Amino acid sequence: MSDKAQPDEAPFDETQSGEAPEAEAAAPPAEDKNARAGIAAARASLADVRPEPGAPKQDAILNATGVRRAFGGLVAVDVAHLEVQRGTITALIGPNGAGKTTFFNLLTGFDRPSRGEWVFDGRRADRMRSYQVARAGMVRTFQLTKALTRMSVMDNMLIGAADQIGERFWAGLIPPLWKAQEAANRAKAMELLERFKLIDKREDYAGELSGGQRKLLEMARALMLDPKMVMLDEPMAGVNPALKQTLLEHIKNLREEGMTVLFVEHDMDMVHEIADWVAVMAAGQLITEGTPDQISADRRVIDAYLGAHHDAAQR
Ligand SMILES: Nc1ncnc2c1ncn2[C@@H]1O[C@H](COP(=O)(O)OP(=O)(O)OP(=O)(O)O)[C@@H](O)[C@H]1O
Repeated sequence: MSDKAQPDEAPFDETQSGEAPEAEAAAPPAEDKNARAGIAAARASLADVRPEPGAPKQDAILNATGVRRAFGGLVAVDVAHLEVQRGTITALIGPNGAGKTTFFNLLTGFDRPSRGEWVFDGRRADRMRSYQVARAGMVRTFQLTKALTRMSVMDNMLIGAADQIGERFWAGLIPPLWKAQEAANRAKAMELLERFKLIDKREDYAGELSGGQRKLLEMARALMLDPKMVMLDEPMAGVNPALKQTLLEHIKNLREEGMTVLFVEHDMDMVHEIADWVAVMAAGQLITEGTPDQISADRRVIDAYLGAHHDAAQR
């Protein structure tokens, strides 16, 4: 996913970070019985869904209709309908410029649609601001900005909680409330840093982390908000192969804990490994949906990636 449609985020220059080795991030526990049950439940919930764009789901946590975003004459997003099944890992794929970033920004309140409406977990969300979306339970990861790399790992976690939710006015005025909240946030941050094997790095500058450790921190920050749905921004970009497996396990764990995951990714191996369902965008539209196997065999997807002109009327 590109940074261009994330107005608050400056792209981070990897060359100035002083990359740290990836070795310290140990893999989370191997897949256990619970994990297998989680996968089985997710796949079963999608078993009867037809592989076609806009296919209805039995329990959609996100239900979007007629979402359109034009920049001048360019229609970046024109998604007729999309439902995301609760408790699954869904990949959003498509060639460069397909509109994935823009669609993500719209859903999470970081951009405004030209038109369209969507319901998240039973609530209309298309008019919400980004912090309201986060408070409702849909939380996205962000690449660490330059400013964040100059803060400690712990401070990143603490402002991860404050940032997206928006500081509560009254809590700010009443010190005991604020202090209790801060203590709770700190305890939660410690727990998450432990889980993501970043606890020993908590006082280090985030800029000293390796590319993969930064991705772990981005995910840990998002979990500060106890999300129901996690939106991941190219979770594997810039991550070395040794840490990829660790990240994959962490993402699977989100599903085992009952969260829904929607992620944008170019790495098809990763999509095959963890996605229960795949939605494909091309030229702003949702051109198809299906299981990873169905998608890999779909001519429209192959054509879109090969750069063939996609004519929606031919579907
Ligand atoms: N703020 C903007 N102003 C003008 N055009 C934009 C803006 N943001 C995105 N676009 C255009 O909208 C289209 C969709 O871009 P978007 O970044 O959403 O695609 P993408 O699928 O995420 O691509 P990539 O995989 O390369 O990140 C592109 O043609 C892009 O140039």
